[in-house]
Amino acid sequence: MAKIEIKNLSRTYGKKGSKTEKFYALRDFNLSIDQGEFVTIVGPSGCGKSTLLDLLIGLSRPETGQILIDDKPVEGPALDRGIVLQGYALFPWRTVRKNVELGLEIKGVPRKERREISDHYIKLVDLAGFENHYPYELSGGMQQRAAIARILAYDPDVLLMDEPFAAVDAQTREVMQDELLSIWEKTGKTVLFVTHNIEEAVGLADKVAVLSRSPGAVKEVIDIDLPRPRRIGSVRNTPDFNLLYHRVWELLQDNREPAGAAARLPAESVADKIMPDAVL
Ligand SMILES: Nc1ncnc2c1ncn2[C@@H]1O[C@H](COP(=O)(O)OP(=O)(O)OP(=O)(O)O)[C@@H](O)[C@H]1O
Repeated sequence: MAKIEIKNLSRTYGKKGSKTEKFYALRDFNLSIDQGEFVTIVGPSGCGKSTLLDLLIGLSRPETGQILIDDKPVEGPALDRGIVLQGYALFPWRTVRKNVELGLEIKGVPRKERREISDHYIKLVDLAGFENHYPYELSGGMQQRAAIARILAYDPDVLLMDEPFAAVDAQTREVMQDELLSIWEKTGKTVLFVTHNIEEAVGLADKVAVLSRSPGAVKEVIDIDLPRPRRIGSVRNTPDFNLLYHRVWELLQDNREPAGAAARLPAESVADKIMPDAVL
């Protein structure tokens, strides 16, 4: 049984300037993710990645189709899913420790236990010694690590990540990617990670789902059989990595109609298209 099963998912929005017309942001979207799998999603701008995450969190409902987690339909937000966004989303008036303990406070976990859990995750993301610092006292990378510790502390089964490292510089980004891989190896969470960066998508994942241009659907799922445990720096520039990178790049470049489209037209229209002025 898959951990996350996304089946024939479609989501529409009202068309700009029209009260009645709708357009599909996602259409017939299918994806299956196993327990403990790390899946990255790449796709052109506007292809529906944020719409998909909204549906996965349970903030909106699909037009058709469904999302199953552990075989149960997603019907709203729940603590089995944690989301890490690009902007860190830390509360500025709370220290690192108080930020990390937030979900535990909401859950009603007693103070002593909260302290033990926050200590564990603060150490895991390498922020020991910064427990009493406020977010403004930390670098962008450190804030993002605190945000990851906060999500891990309330122990969701599934981590949803929306371009979490897009706002940090290239060097910090690589450190964060490796730290995320190391945390994932230790915790065995199921991860769905959205990115615009092909290197990141290939370097982190077990599978890359490449989406088509709007309306978003899965164009191809590419298995990433690079060795584990993995660090981005040690796989980047290997021939296998380059092949996979190129495959994803090619799929993203290919924004034309799929090759089969002409074949689905009736025979006479194909002839019209190929030889509109031909005298037979
Ligand atoms: N609330 C909304 N109302 C109307 N249209 C919307 C709404 N949210 C998103 N859209 C449209 O749906 C499509 C998909 O948007 P979405 O933000 O999910 O794409 P995305 O892949 O996350 O984009 P990007 O890569 O630029 O972040 C876009 O055409 C967008 O303009």
